Formats: sequence, C-alpha cells, structure tokens
Amino acid sequence: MAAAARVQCHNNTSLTGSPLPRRHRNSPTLHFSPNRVNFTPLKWIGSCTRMVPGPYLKGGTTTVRAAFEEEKKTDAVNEVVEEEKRSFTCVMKFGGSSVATAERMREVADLVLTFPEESPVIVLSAMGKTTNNLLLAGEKAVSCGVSNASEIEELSVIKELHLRTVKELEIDPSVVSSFLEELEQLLKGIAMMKELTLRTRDYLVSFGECLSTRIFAAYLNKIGVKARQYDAFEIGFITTDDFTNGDILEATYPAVAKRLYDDWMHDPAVPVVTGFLGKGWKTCAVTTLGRGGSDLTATTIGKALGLQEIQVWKDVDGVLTCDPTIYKRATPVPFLTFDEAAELAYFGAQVLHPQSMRPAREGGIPVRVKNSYNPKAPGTIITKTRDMTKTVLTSIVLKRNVTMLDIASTRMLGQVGFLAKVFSIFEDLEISVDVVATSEVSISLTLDPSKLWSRELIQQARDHVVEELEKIAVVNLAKGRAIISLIGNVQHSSLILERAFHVLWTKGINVQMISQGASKVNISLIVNDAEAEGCVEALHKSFFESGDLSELLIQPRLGNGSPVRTMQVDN
Ligand SMILES: Nc1ncnc2c1ncn2[C@@H]1O[C@H](COP(=O)(O)OP(=O)(O)O)[C@@H](O)[C@H]1O
Ligand SMILES: N[C@@H](CC(=O)OP(=O)(O)O)C(=O)O
Repeated sequence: MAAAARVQCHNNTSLTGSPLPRRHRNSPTLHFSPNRVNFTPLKWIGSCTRMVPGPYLKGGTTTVRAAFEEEKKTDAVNEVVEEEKRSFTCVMKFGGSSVATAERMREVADLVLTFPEESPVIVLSAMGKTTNNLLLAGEKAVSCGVSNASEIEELSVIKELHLRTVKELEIDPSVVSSFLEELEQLLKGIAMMKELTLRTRDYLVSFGECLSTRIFAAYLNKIGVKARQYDAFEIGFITTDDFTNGDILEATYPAVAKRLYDDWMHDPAVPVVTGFLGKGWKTCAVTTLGRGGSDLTATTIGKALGLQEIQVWKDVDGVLTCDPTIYKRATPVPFLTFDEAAELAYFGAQVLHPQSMRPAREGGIPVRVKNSYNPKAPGTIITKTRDMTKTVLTSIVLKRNVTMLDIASTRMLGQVGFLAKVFSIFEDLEISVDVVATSEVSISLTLDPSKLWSRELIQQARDHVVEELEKIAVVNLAKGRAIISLIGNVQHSSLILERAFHVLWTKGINVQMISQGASKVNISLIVNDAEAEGCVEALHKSFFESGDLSELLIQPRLGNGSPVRTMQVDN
C-alpha cells in the first residue's frame, strides 16, 4: 500500500507542475566515476509519452510527456536534468547462476568494479536454484500439515544457503534473518490453508530476489561501495494483475526513472534492484514477470532511464547457436537483432526472457549478453539491425513437451467463420498458441505450455480446449511433440529448408508440421519429442560445422553439385 501511495504521489507531483526540490549540485561521487555520459534526456521523455492507467494519473487524459514539458520550464528541472546526465550509464543484470554462492557474489562485485567508467544499476535474480526451491516448498506445504511445514527440505536448503552466504561474506545476518522467519511463517500459513493460489505463489517466490539483493547491497557497502537495495514492487514496477505472468505497464517507466534519479541526486548510491518482481496495479500485491523475468526488469530499467547499454550476465558466452545442454558444440553468436533474439526467446531458448527485448527495442538500447564466469568472452550484442548479407542460420531452438492439435472443420461454418471461432476459443480460455498452419478446412497448431506453471493446469487447459473445439470440429490431440525453430535469415528460406529436410530425411525423421513466422526470422518444424535432440544435433552439424553456408548464397547448385548461375543476395 505504501508503495502504491508513493507511486501516485510521484506522478501527482509531476502533474501539478510544482517545481521539484532543488538538487545538490555537487553530488559526492562513488567509486565509479559517473561521467561517461551519452545520456539523452529526450529518450527518457520519449519513454513517457504513452498513456498510463487512471489510478496513477489524475486527470485521466493528460500524458506524462505533457506534464514533463510543463516541468521542463522551470530552472530547477533543468538542473535536475544536468544532474541526471551525471548518473547511470548502464544496467547490469546477473542471473541466478551468477550469484549462486558467496564466492560468486564476491566475483560479481569484483566484476562490477572492473568497469570504473560505468555507473550501473544492478539487477539480481534469486541465488542459484532458490526460485525452484521456493516453488517446491510451497507445493509441499499444501499437503504436509502445519506441524511439518518447518521441516520442508527445500526450506532448510534456502535457509542454509542464505545464512552461509552472509557468514562467508561477513555481513550482518539480520539482513536475511527476518525474511527467513517470515518465509517459514508463510509456509505454515499455506499448510494451514491447504492451498497455494497464484497470488500467494508470487509472494512466496519474491523472497528469493528480496534476499539476494539485500545480501549483495550489504556486501557492496561492506567493501566500501555505497549501494542501496530496492524491491522493484516498491519503486514503481507496475504490472497487470496476472499473477505468475505480470505484464509491465507504461506507468512503470516514469515512476522508476523518477525514483532512481531522485534518490541518486539526494544521496548517490549504486541501486541494487530485485529482478522478476512487480506490483499488480489493481491488487497492489506482489506479482512476478514469468520465469526468467529478471531480464525484463533489466531492459525495463534500461528504457526507463534511457541508458547506453543493457548487460545481461549469464553462465554462457552469450547467445549460442543452440542450447549447450542439448549439444555441447554450440558456439556464440556475436550479433543478433531484437527480432531474432525475441523469436529465439519466445520459441524456448532459456537464455533470454521472451518479453525482455520489447523495452530495449522501444528504447533503441543495445543489449549485451555476457558470461560472468568468463568476462573476457565478447558475448552477444543485440541491436535493432545488423548486416544479414552473409547470414543463413543464426541459432536452432528446441521447445520440448509440446501438444499439437489438428482441428478439422465439420463444415458447419465457412472458412472465415471457422478460423475466427477456433481462435476465439483459445482467447476465451487464455491459452497461447505457438505455431499455426492452416488449410481450407483444417488448422494444425501447437499449444504454449509456458504460461501454465503446473502439470495439473496444463492437463485441465488441454481437456477444456478440446471439449470446446469438438463443438465445431473433429479434433486430434497429439502430446509428446517438440518444436525445432530455425532462427535466421528467412530471405534464404529455400536454402534453409533444403538443408534441414535433407538432414532430417537422412535420419528418417518425419516432420509433422511446418510454419514460417511473419517476422521472417523463424521457420518452425514439429517432430516427435523423443527424436528432437538427435535432430538438433544433426542440424547443428550441417548448418554450423560443415563449412561456410554463405558461399552457397553466391553460387546456388544443382542437385549434382554444379553451380547454376551467379546470383546476388538481395536483403
Ligand atoms: N541458444 C542458447 N544460448 C545460450 N544459452 C542457452 C541457449 N538456449 C538455452 N540456453 C540455456 O540458458 C542458460 C542461461 O540462461 P539462464 O539460466 O536464464 O541464466 P541466468 O539464470 O544466469 O539468467 C544456459 O546455461 C543454457 O543452458
Ligand atoms: N529467479 C527467477 C527470475 C530470473 O530471472 O531468474 P534467472 O535470471 O536466474 O533466469 C526465476 O528463476 O525464474
């Protein structure tokens, strides 16, 4: 509640046009020199031009830009902009694997300090597997009985990890102890209620990021780097009330920018912000942004502050040609466009959150994916455009455990009506569809299970959708499928398909469905799940390990291998 009031108060201040307080002109500097500036205030203003929801904006139709323009007239604000120019340069987001132990936290702190020219905003995920452990603990609490809740194994693992970390970093255990006690109480509450709603689930998992950021900020302060911890839900991260999958609302950008800049100007300190979390705009309850959502937190802050760069630090050397856990000879992809990265993430590459490219694209801010275990590796840089002349394929993505539906019209509806009806059923049941192929009287599609967190929910949703579809069509449901997405330059789709089908034909694999996205960067093939890993390996060998495919773009060959004509690649 307090945070909601604060958000509202910030925006009201802007809207009334009352001059902002005079700032300190000579803010003390940190260990970082906050001078490397290429900051364009217009970017920030630009990010504030959209309408924000009513409760945060008195007057309804006024835009934040209008309010900001008004404010700009005052000298005080011009001074503020000058101060802002001296503040943050980039966001550095560290995922769970990067901050899994005390040792890793030390290394991450060292890493941040090796960029003295940067003045970063730091975003952290929960330590290691903490989010998974919290979810498991919650599920166990539902059925274990109140008296056993304190004994849940995952609770002990979480307590042990965080207490050991504060001990090893030699910081005050009170930084985490009250949180750990509250967590135990929460699990007892779940045990008593015998239910775990999506709202409670979000509150439960929020402990992970609340703990990791408090520890890291305390450690930075201990080593002499002035830092300030922030819970994202307290500083203006406003989301829809879709628990477990909140969508960031536009009101977030001005609110977050204002809070971080205000604090910086009063008392500069490195912000350490919880990734993954937000606050539902109607319920005011803690929400989460979907698994892996800290990437989205980072890009949102990048856009809100109009920064030069957004860095996401992982445990791999950037975005790779495929998931290295599926095929270990995957290699880094040096350059990607926002479209390629978004498609790759959407189709299941765990390395980036599916929605995370949106704020970066809107703000035109490059995203760099780096390895916190190997900082010297150049990583991947993601930008709006890149030279695609020689690009055939960029990456292969595998999404497993997919359900495919073949829906054939019973001809009670015309073709247009049929498509409309089918998709309205999916809309009503709030089920996302991944890949679609249509003919005159039938549709094949795959369901996106990522928005459903538990197996029971997936089963329920499947049953429900089939029941509804059977009112207008004959439905065949096939489980155990996988989507292999070929992300690349679909200008060369014939070459990609020729290669891919040759590889799969050689392996005796039957492709069950094929679809080319309108985004022109993705071709998806549906195969049996059991065969999918072998397919990825064979495709990787053919596309990335057997010579430079771009040569084929100049000299397309006949079946017998002889060149047919020289062609120019048009991009
Ligand atoms: N194309 C890909 N490139 C790089 N990593 C990938 C890819 N596809 C899947 N991954 C997986 O994503 C992991 C990194 O993402 P993630 O676990 O979210 O990192 P973090 O927790 O540090 O944010 C890697 O360890 C790798 O197994
Ligand atoms: N801790 C959350 C959010 C997150 O982004 O994590 P990571 O950066 O470790 O993928 C999760 O596990 O989903």
